[in-house]
Amino acid sequence: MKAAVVTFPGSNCDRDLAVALEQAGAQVARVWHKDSALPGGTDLVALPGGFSFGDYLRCGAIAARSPIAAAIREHAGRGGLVLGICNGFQVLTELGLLPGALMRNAGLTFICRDAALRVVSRDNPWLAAFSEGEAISLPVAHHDGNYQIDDEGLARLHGQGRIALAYRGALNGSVDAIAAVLSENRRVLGMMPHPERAAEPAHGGSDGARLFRGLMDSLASA
Ligand SMILES: NC(=O)CC[C@H](N)C(=O)O
Repeated sequence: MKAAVVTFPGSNCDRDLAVALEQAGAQVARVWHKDSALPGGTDLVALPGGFSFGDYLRCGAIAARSPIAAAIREHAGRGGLVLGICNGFQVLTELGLLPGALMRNAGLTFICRDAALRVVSRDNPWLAAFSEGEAISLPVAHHDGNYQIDDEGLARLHGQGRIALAYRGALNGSVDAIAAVLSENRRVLGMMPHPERAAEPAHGGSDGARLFRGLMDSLASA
């Protein structure tokens, strides 16, 4: 499995994401936001967390106008896999690859802690290793993680089984406690929690490693 981790000025989780993907068995290439093409044969585009362009305008808004954006859209348009974590999720909404928006946390503070989560949908390549309704834990670290979408969009997400993860209990004000959403074809996943920060024993949690390994397994059996 060939993964391309895209780095923007201000990304700070790109190395951790590359390492977690490699540990799960992926072959990882690093892509700079000014590149105009993805490496040939890329299966997965991974957008890391961080503070791209200093979070100016809106988190992810400037990154979504990078030269690499067209190649990411094309990859998604061909049914390619795209994963956006935290700032990467924000970039995906700004690219229009996922609906809704990440607003300032309801409490107006930066939240940095382990978050209790529930696997809402496992009918996708990302969470097939988990059981439906399973309680898991992953770290969060964000000030703009408050997921909002209009009523019609929310009904569509529910109806199409596109809510991947929800917080167990209120965390940041997200509507219906949504923590991660899928595209209609389930090939694009945006998630606020950080699986790459729960990817080896020293991290104090292994649910992130399960996500990356499960992704590799579902691709191998596809
Ligand atoms: N860890 C992150 O990716 C943070 C995302 C974004 N800068 C925020 O604080 O909301």
